[in-house]
Amino acid sequence: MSIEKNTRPLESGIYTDLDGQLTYAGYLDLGRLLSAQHPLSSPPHHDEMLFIIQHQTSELWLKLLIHELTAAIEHLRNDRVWQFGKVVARCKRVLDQLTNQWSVLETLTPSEYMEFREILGPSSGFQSLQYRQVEFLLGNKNAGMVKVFKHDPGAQQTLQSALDAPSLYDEFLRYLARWGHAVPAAHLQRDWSEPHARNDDLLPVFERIYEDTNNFYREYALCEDLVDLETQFQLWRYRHMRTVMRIIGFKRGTGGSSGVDFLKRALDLTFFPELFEVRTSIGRD
Ligand code: HEM
Ligand SMILES: N[C@@H](CC(=O)c1ccccc1NC=O)C(=O)O
Repeated sequence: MSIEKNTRPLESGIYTDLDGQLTYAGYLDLGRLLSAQHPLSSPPHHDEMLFIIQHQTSELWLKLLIHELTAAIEHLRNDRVWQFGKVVARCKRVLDQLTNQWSVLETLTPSEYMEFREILGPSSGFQSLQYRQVEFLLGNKNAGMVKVFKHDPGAQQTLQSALDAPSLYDEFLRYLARWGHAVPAAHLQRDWSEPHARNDDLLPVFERIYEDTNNFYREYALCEDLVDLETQFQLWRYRHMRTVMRIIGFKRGTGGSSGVDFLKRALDLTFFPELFEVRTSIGRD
């Protein structure tokens, strides 16, 4: 019997004549996907493949994240709270993947990286269009980033549209206003290309929700979803900064920045400031 030979026989129903049919490789366009790794080091450096694939897989997850965050914003705009929760749950898991993936790149030592770093020229993750779109969707708007894409008008247009559109938090504040919460008018119609400006007047809105969670359970759950998203996103930033620190120390970045110091400063940014501040103020007399 095959079990004794430690093999699994094919079943007779399994398709083996796939000429002209939709196949795995065809559906997934694997011919293109798996021939898109082009190491530049010469002679080829063993670890450049890791470097390329780490970035390419990150870009694929970022693509899904943009897809899901865009849907999340659209659900919120249309008061589809349950659907919003489903999509955001997926975003959190995608961010988990992106964050945990740093452990693969952390196996690259400084000595190995230095052997091929020079081939990267001025290229840098700083120029990732999809990463910048995610930052803008979450609300970290920065008009200055658009000029980084001057060399690519299509990319520049995509980023400009993301800059000009309301972010997740903007749509959330509009949602709260529609459902009777006292969101100041300045947050309901404004120049969306600016980042959200922290506002004391929003604190009572969130205090009311967090102090009466039975009544406002929908709003409360949405708030906690946003807190999860920001926390998870910060973990990605932190792991990136620590990975960079262990691989290039305090060297300048290939993109022209100061390196680790520049990445550390991103950790002080916040998408949803009032959602963290409300935690300080609730429960006080
Ligand atoms: C050896 C590995 C890596 C090193 C040494 C490194 C280093 C750096 C440095 C120094 C910067 C600052 C900009 C600059 O001057 O270049 C940066 C930015 C960035 N990197 Fe990396 N990086 C690495 C891997 C990755 C990976 C795998 C990704 C995944 C896509 C990534 C995405 C980014 C992004 C999105 C930024 C912009 C961050 C921001 O604007 O706050 N990096 N990286
Ligand atoms: N900024 C990195 C280079 C780097 O990591 C990189 C280069 C090209 C494409 C993506 C990259 N990833 C993140 O910045 C460095 O300074 O070594």
